[in-house]
Amino acid sequence: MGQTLCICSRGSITIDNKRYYFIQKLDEGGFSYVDLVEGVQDGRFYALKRILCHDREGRQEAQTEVEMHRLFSHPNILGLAGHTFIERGGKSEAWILLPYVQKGSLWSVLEKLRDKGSFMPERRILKVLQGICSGLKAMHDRGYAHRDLKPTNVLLEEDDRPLLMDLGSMNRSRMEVKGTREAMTVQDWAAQRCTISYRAPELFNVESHCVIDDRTDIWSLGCVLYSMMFLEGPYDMVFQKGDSVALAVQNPVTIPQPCSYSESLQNLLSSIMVSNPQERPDVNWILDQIQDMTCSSPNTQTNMV
Ligand SMILES: Nc1ncnc2c1ncn2[C@@H]1O[C@H](COP(=O)(O)OP(=O)(O)OP(=O)(O)O)[C@@H](O)[C@H]1O
Repeated sequence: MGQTLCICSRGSITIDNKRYYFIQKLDEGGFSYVDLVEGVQDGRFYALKRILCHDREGRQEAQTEVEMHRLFSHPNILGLAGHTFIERGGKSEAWILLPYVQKGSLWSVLEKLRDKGSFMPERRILKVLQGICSGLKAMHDRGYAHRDLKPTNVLLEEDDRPLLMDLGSMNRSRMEVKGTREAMTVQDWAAQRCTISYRAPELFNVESHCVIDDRTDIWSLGCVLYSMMFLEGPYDMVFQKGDSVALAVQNPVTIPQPCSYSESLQNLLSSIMVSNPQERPDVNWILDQIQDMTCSSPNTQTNMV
């Protein structure tokens, strides 16, 4: 993969000897530009993510993102279709070719619901949550954490199957911090790579002797669940008003009332969004809860929004 690339005058590119036509711009992330391209041979659509690497470290990070995609072959983790690095004027660009998911991100689905004055039914929330947890479980079981889980980093297939994407912040889940300097390094890294309003409390003020693990993803998962229930992230307003998210995450999450979702879903949210990572559940426990809520309780079925 990633051996050849040329940019031809008619708006086509070649990656791994396969040609793709540029169709249109799709989106812009914090670190990248994403374009829609079409495979000339297979007629399929792909999202081409272009990351400008400012230095050797940036190139290494993009390489890690590629490797993370390759590491997993899972129905809830976005696969990789190809990649290459191009060098231009002394700078390097990583081009990551991904299968295109037309429905877009979970966030765009939530925005549409909000614009229509609608909501996400509980059954649908549980289905999407279950898929997200399955993807996370695959990562956590192999000793990795996503570190930047949020509704814009979850794509939804037509049948609502979620796909975890943007694996650029992923790293080994267990980070042992020994001393103030290491704590500052982790904290600075988190400030750059983990979106503030979905960032786990322990990453705001990293203690000088501690272990950071995959429970940072569980916190973000709670924020994603909250977003599906209330169509905005729990700390979006705090951030927008310029208040301190670092302070806000120290308090128990407030569930807006009246709330039309079941007690069990509200309880699940409260048990996930626990400030102390030692008291936060792991992904297996959450999967069990979802399983119980979807299958075993006929009441939950009938009372569901
Ligand atoms: N495969 C895809 N199919 C459809 N849309 C996509 C795809 N990949 C990316 N996008 C769109 O592009 C946006 C940005 O992608 P991505 O999150 O990977 O970039 P990023 O620079 O890492 O962003 P950020 O750091 O801000 O989260 C996504 O939120 C999504 O809307």
